[in-house]
Amino acid sequence: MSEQEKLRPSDAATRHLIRRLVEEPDRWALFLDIDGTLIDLATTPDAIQVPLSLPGTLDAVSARLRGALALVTGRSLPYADGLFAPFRFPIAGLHGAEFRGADGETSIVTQTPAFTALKQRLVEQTAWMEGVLIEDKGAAVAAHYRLAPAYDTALETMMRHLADEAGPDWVLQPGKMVFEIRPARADKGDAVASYLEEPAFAGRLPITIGDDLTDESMFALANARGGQSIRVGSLSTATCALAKASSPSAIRSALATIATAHEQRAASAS
Ligand SMILES: O=P(O)(O)OC[C@H]1O[C@H](O[C@H]2O[C@H](CO)[C@@H](O)[C@H](O)[C@H]2O)[C@H](O)[C@@H](O)[C@@H]1O
Ligand SMILES: [Mg+2]
Repeated sequence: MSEQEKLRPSDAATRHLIRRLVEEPDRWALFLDIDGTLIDLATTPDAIQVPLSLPGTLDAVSARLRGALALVTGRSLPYADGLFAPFRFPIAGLHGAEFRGADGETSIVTQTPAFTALKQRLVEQTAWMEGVLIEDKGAAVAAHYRLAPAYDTALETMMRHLADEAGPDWVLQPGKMVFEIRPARADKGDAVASYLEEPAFAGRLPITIGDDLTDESMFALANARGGQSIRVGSLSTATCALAKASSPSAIRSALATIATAHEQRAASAS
């Protein structure tokens, strides 16, 4: 089945979004989460599959919005870049703590020796938890239990203690089958607010699309600025997002439609 066919009746908000973006490309700025929004979830962090056409589609949508598109992710910035090579989109990584603007200027968080030691302790303390996977992201660390759901509570307690120990510069970030310790200096809402001050994004209304707890801060920001927010996934999940979408494939389908509309308009104008 092609991506174009995957919009369901519950994707009415997404259809509406396509129309708005096609008809008013100078009015909106688009902020996209990666895992669970652009890309289907997988059993482990490195098992994700980026559909071949996705990087080019994002580039075409970005061109349509005159560069007002950014990726806002829990992944590290270099990892996220690798997923969409050869393109280099504006990206906020580590849930908003790392930031590369539209002009390419980048701010990265350096890990302290104490945080490096804490990550090593986490690896040691979880060694007995078969199936628990530790993802080292530099100035953040994720403990995944998708392959070991029985360790949910034990892992949360351990991560809570370690986050307290890390001090006020780090916070615990729960997510889908994961507990993370991330830099406290900015969340995804702060990252979207920073983008909206950049020339490529300024004066536009934000549309934020995500699938998880970490995305709630950017939904709230978009709502407060008169924009739009869409949470991908189950219709019953509590969220402050104004609308829901059924799946990452529905989002990819919407983006492909916007990209194609752009190409069709460009062809008919020439
Ligand atoms: O903000 P995002 O771009 O959605 O990133 C959030 C986290 O995504 C990744 O973990 C999640 O996806 C994995 C791959 O599908 C899945 O195995 C895991 O259970 C999910 O929690 C990533 O590994 C994290 O670093 C991101 O923070
Ligand atoms: Mg996500």
